[in-house]
Amino acid sequence: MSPPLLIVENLTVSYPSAQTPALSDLTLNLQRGERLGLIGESGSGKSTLARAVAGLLPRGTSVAGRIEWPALNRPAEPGRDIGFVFQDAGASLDPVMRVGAQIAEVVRADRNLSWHEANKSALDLLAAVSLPDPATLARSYPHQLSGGQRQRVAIAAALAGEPALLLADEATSALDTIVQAEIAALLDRLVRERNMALIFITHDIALASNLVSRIAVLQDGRLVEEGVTHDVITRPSRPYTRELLAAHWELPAP
Ligand SMILES: Nc1ncnc2c1ncn2[C@@H]1O[C@H](COP(=O)(O)OP(=O)(O)OP(=O)(O)O)[C@@H](O)[C@H]1O
Repeated sequence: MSPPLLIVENLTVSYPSAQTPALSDLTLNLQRGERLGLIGESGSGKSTLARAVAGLLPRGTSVAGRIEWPALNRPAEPGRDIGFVFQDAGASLDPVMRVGAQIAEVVRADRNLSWHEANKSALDLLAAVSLPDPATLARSYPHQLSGGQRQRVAIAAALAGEPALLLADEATSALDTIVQAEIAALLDRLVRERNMALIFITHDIALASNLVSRIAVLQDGRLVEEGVTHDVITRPSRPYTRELLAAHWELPAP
């Protein structure tokens, strides 16, 4: 069996001046191409885990434990090995730069290409995220796009470095239900086509259940349950998971 993409072992993270750790003794691994959902109530440590994996914890945060990338044989480079998509795509785009140029700039930085090649790659990426007429869209500014279109642009930028892992932190939460489903379907297609691993952080268990093969449940910074999506959803072993599921009455049968 090939080595895991990511190993997180006994990870404990404490923010400066916080009374209790945001993550405690958390162990988890991820295979290449695997899709993992991270669920848990607000403040349970989901984003902290994503930030720790991406090396984006604020200065002064104390970190104990191991984060390793056996399949890469070296530490992961954020941006290149890990792509990020956050809730507020608008905030991650430069308002005064045309979207094509923004993506081309990320491509150039991550893949060391000429401007000509990077511009061509940017158009390919805009097409890959199913944006119609990429050439026209590339000349638009972020404010000229809808929220769903901006999120597609953010996903295109996240793909620019051809990452092995896509980290989506509440990537669909700010969108209306139909657009959420479209973006989830897009992520599903992209991770399969590009054999990327996915960590999908969400409050929407129903949405996650259609997208991920494994679910990890966080409570107060601890991993309290982990398993195959179908098993966690149909036979949760912990009362906390049952409560989370019960709160999602609209959950379709997986
Ligand atoms: N920069 C920070 N400094 C101090 N404490 C923080 C910081 N960021 C998060 N925390 C605290 O760490 C804990 C975990 O927060 P985190 O954002 O990881 O949870 P979450 O599950 O992602 O929550 P949400 O679903 O609301 O985004 C919370 O108690 C939070 O208040």
